[in-house]
Amino acid sequence: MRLHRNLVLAVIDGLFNIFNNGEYASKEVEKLLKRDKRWGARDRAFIAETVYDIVRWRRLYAHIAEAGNHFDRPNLWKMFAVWAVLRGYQLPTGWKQIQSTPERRIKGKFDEAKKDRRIGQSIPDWLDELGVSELGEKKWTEEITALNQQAEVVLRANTLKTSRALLQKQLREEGIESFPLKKYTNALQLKERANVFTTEAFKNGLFEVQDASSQLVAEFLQVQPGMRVVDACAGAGGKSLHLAALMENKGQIIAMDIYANKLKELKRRAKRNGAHNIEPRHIDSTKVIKKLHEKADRVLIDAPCSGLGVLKRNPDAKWKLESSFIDNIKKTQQEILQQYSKMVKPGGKMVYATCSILPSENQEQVNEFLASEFGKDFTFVKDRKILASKSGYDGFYMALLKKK
Ligand SMILES: C[S@@+](CC[C@H](N)C(=O)[O-])C[C@H]1O[C@@H](n2cnc3c(N)ncnc32)[C@H](O)[C@@H]1O
Repeated sequence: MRLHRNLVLAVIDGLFNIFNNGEYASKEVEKLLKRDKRWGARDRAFIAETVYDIVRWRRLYAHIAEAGNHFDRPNLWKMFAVWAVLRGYQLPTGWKQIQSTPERRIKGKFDEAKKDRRIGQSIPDWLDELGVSELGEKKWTEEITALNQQAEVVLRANTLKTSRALLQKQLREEGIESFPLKKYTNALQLKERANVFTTEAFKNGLFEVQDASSQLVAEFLQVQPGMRVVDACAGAGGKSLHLAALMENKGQIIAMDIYANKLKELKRRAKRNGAHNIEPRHIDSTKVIKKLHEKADRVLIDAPCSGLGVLKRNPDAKWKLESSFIDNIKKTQQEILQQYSKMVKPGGKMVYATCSILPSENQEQVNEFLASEFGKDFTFVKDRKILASKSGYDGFYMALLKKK
């Protein structure tokens, strides 16, 4: 395998911005891929996967490269060289930035580093302590190991326009092989990573990219066509679109968020999906919620969270998250539960969900809510704690509550 200099330069630039300028890996990769129109699919895949890999294993590679916590260009080149050696690439002899790479010592240092979970699994000390205190040593080790694997690409067939079997056939005609996931009604997993966004099937709204665990949330809410459903933290609408499909476009989905720009994106996606019953509503004051008190058959709270269940796809969160952010987001989660639950009609149902694996963001929030003044009107029906290590997909939590 040969390394191409201009691709590696792009990787180094991307890493520099992610580690030093607070850029998100996803945004940075998107930007890098626009740099040279002549790059083909393989070049693009190299850039995207290498950037994500080095972000994911930052602490481990920095340790082996003796780069400390300092991500200037010389150190990023050293970390890149570690990545390349561990991946079995032949290091080019003429590249001065990596000329002094101690190739033979890298493998030994790698084996040694694997013995310390914080370095071997590449996580900050505080996050490791948190994981152990919340899940226990064994579960946390299994979980962080799973969360450090690259995410599979999973699609949700949009049943407003197609079926899973038809979608699989159409994708095959476009050169993309996939297979259905048995335990997930509408999920197709790609056999090999591919850019599905350029397919006709995508442009025609036949599917959305959505992790398998995430596809369980809308189903958990037990919606029926004709209901009034509030998706209270709708963001760009991943779950709203699924709800629209489950409701066969009948009834009303009020999709809310405190960020108007996310709802704009939701509108665009709804159009592509042929979802006509979604009404975006910007939460710009508490009145928006008050107006809907006791008006909804179903309320979905897909709460803002630490995102620790989705590290597979957002590995940079390991370096951007702070424990104070997690403390604050937990307060927001409880406030949202307290306030937004008031929108549920007597006899109606509510789902509280997160893409976190921490009990303190999940079942403990639900228990606190149920014990509170507003929560005593609700009964606990069931919950699901999805671990990445058990499911093979994202870590998620969902609880179904019923209003008396
Ligand atoms: C986990 S994300 C939602 C993802 C989305 N439901 C989907 O399936 O694509 C949580 C969302 O909650 C929003 N949010 C944060 N604080 C909120 C609040 N107080 N009220 C409503 N939404 C809020 C965030 O902007 C974010 O879009």
